[in-house]
Amino acid sequence: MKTTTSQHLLNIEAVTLSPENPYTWSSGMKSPIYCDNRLIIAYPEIRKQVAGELSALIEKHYPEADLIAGTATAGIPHAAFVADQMELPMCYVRSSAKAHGKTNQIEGLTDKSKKAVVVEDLISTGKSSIQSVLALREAGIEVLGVVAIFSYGLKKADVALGELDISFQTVTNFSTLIEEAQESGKISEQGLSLLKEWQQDPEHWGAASFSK
Ligand SMILES: O=P(O)(O)OC[C@H]1O[C@H](OP(=O)(O)OP(=O)(O)O)[C@H](O)[C@@H]1O
Ligand SMILES: O=C(O)c1cc(=O)[nH]c(=O)[nH]1
Repeated sequence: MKTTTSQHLLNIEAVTLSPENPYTWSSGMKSPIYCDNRLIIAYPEIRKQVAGELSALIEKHYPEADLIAGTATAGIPHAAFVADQMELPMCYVRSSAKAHGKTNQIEGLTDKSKKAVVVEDLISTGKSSIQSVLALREAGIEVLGVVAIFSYGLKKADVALGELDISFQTVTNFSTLIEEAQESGKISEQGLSLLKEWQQDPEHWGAASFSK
């Protein structure tokens, strides 16, 4: 049976828990869990599988795509693997324009008539994906949607992306990860109950635990 992307993330310890010393996400949220998709690039077979799954999502949901746009920085290598597999042009989007050189925010863009799909490694609040989509739209590029390896399934992301009419698809997500962790025993019972508690109200989880 094929090892799923969530199983790979657990096996390579891309998913880690640190309830006592929570992670700070890029949004500033405090979280007991971190999913480090950057580790995938160290495993040629896994990165190929993940790129294949991202490519399949693009072919299924955004068949007209003719440009792959990676988000800086963690989305860039995965965008490159996808663009390579699909034999499509690629660009990448910085979180802000460069302060020197050509002062570009988007690198590698040669043709503004393209229809892009943004490749993101992970969606928490959706902020990074949104920034990339807006930068591309601002540059006159039509964006068909976003594909990401993993999403936490936070309501905040659904709302923020929905408000801007941004379609997105992910290879795997928090619920699948938890199911597979439960089956494989890769996360302890204690860890699983912590994550289920966290999932009830992720935005206030940190505040609640710090006020104890
Ligand atoms: O949905 P969001 O709330 O925006 O969070 C997800 C983003 O956060 C991480 O990037 P990070 O800012 O850590 O930078 P990096 O990609 O340069 O590692 C991750 O790679 C996503 O891009
Ligand atoms: O929101 C983030 O910054 C974030 C969360 C996570 O689990 N992994 C990651 O790379 N970034």
